[in-house]
Amino acid sequence: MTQQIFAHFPASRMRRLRRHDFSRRLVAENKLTADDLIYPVFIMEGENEREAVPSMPGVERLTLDQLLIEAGLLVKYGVPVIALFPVIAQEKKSLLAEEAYHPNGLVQRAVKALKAAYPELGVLTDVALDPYTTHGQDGIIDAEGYVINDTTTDILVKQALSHAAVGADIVAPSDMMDGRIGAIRTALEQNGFVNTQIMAYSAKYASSFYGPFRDAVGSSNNLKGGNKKTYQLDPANSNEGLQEVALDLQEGADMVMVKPGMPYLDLVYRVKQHFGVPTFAYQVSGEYAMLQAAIQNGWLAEKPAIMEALLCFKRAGADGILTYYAKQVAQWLYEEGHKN
Ligand SMILES: NCC(=O)CCC(=O)O
Ligand SMILES: [Mg+2]
Repeated sequence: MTQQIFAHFPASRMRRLRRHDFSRRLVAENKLTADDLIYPVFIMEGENEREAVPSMPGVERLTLDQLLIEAGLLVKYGVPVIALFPVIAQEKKSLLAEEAYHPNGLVQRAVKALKAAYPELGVLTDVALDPYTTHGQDGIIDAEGYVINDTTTDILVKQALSHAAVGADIVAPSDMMDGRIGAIRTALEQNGFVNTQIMAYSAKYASSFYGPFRDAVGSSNNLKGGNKKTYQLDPANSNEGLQEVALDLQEGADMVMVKPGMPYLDLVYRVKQHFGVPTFAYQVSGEYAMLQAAIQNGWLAEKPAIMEALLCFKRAGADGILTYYAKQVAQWLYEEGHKN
């Protein structure tokens, strides 16, 4: 369609390529696909049960039989990786977190069951002690409650080995102890797990956006209002995040992560620009809760808001996103792909 001709016209009409769907698609710089997604799942003991997590509407804790049903859907929709987060019974928690490396613990059994049923689905395990300690901190504490770095690392090594032994594809240390990536990598190599991948929670911030996650795994009561500021990063800092990434890469991480996600996209961008390595971001429970609250109130449109939030991680430089929306988004993409 022609329009009226004016004497003055812009030298560049940026809107020209936005005019049609075909050209918008043609020039799109980033695209979100199921391949970009990692699905975090909360697992618990029991049989044939699902428990809603009130502060994360739409998220449930699953017994292992239900976990396998979810895993089947992830495979169908093309999600490459599932991440496991256990709910540990109070009586199994301890000061030394021994349950973390029980060869037949909840996580270890879940990994075995998943790898037996769906060998093609990547399984990521969280390496940290917070589900296993009576105080909800990620490590072993001294009399003052300070998390002791090297003592904690020794236990993290045992935990990571116990995950590798049952077939975990990716171990993901989320504890923020110094030197733990090197210690875990050395132990994996020395025990023959040369191809176990490490995704390091490298720039993990002491964030208030983890609240709903702590409700989900039941560690918030244990934590009793405590915080993790002596080991997780200060939200004020960005260069320090780069230094953490540099160390984890030197120590043997294959992939690095920034966490939380949306308020920290500057870090995602800087990490990707600076190191050019596989870079991930975690859209954490508080981000999920915010979006869900607005969606449930009718204040945000569900699908467009979720898709945009996740696409923007890609624009910032993330190769992939850990998100509680992974299954839903992959299902939407799958259905779009099968429409015609
Ligand atoms: N280590 C895993 C987490 O702490 C997840 C946090 C969240 O989703 O809030
Ligand atoms: Mg570090």
